Amino acid sequence: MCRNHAPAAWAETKLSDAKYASELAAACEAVTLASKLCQRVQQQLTTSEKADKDDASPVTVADYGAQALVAWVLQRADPSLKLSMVAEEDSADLIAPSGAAMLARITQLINSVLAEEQGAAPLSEQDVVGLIELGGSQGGPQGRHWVLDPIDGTRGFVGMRQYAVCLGMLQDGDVVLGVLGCPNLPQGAVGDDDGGAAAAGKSSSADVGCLFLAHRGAGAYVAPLSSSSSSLRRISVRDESDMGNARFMESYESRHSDHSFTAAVAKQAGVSLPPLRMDSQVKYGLLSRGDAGIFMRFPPPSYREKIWDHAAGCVIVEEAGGKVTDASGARLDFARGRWLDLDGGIIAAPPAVHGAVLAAAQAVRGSKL
Ligand SMILES: Nc1ncnc2c1ncn2[C@@H]1O[C@H](COP(=O)(O)O)[C@@H](O)[C@H]1OP(=O)(O)O
Ligand SMILES: [Mg+2]
Ligand SMILES: [Mg+2]
Ligand SMILES: [Mg+2]
Repeated sequence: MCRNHAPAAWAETKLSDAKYASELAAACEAVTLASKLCQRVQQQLTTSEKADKDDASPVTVADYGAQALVAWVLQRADPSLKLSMVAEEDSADLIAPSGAAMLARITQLINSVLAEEQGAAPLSEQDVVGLIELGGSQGGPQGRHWVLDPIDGTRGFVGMRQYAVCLGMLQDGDVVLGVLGCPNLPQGAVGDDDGGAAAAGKSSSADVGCLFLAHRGAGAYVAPLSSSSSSLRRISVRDESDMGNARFMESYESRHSDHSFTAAVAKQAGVSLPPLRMDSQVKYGLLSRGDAGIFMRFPPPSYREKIWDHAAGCVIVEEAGGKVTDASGARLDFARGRWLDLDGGIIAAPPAVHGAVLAAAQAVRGSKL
């Protein structure tokens, strides 16, 4: 990749000379473009679709469209390399005869975004299928693999709350880059616990929409999603060792993470403030920005985590000075393929707080065995 495309805002940071600067610039462009597609789809959701009944098609269009656009930008940034991408969506439903109308709809949407934002020539349906299929990599400990969740927090997307476009880069087993596009997240600190619905309702206003980015060894940053090339702020976790002032975050959906378990852990750790419940990896962004001090996730035992649900958020939190582990205290290992096999759940917090929360989680777990 050529190295002369660092955005102007990076000049004062370690990013412009960083090892993967051009890859990070491409990742930011990819996430920004995909976020624009998602915003367009979300703004067109009808009232019945927002009510999140049975029709999953609007969000499905956005999932596929975002995945294809990210692959398009990354492939174009370095056409000499065959892209290896571990991504959530696959083309099976689209290439089936029953997927023809959906594929046409997605291709039309992608082409309208490409024409408007990039002045690019239209893609064919076959091009779109090919781009989506680039996401079928198995990842692993060697070489470079991009890791993508085109929309994380689909329930939040449909419910007009929070969601994120999440892109990481795995180099020889380590996540070295992470970018989160959070179109509905206010640029100022978030403190309420309405799951982001109030913020999402203001999504057309200028102070909503954030891009979080991190480069291993060069820090974590946030920028307005709409002007990330001209504005950037370094961020760090809030090292709040007084548990009385600490706030923890968890899934909005109790099906995704056990709210009663986290309440017991919080109590055990001396955390008394109510939780901030939000969808998606937006929570990792909020932790990195210091809006809240602790993130806990305890899915049902049968649930198997995937690497795209945590890769980008994890490196952003670590570069902001935080610690991310499973419930046994082990660092998350993204090098084992598409799955993220871990023990029990995830705890992320500044180092001083992390130990106390981990000990509390282990105590609560022990008392329930
Ligand atoms: N049954 C489930 N249990 C736990 N997590 C789930 C479940 N179903 C989907 N998810 C995933 O949990 C993540 C959302 O976490 P949160 O609850 O913090 O918003 C998403 O990756 C979502 O997938 P998806 O990417 O398809 O939205
Ligand atoms: Mg996800
Ligand atoms: Mg997803
Ligand atoms: Mg999904």
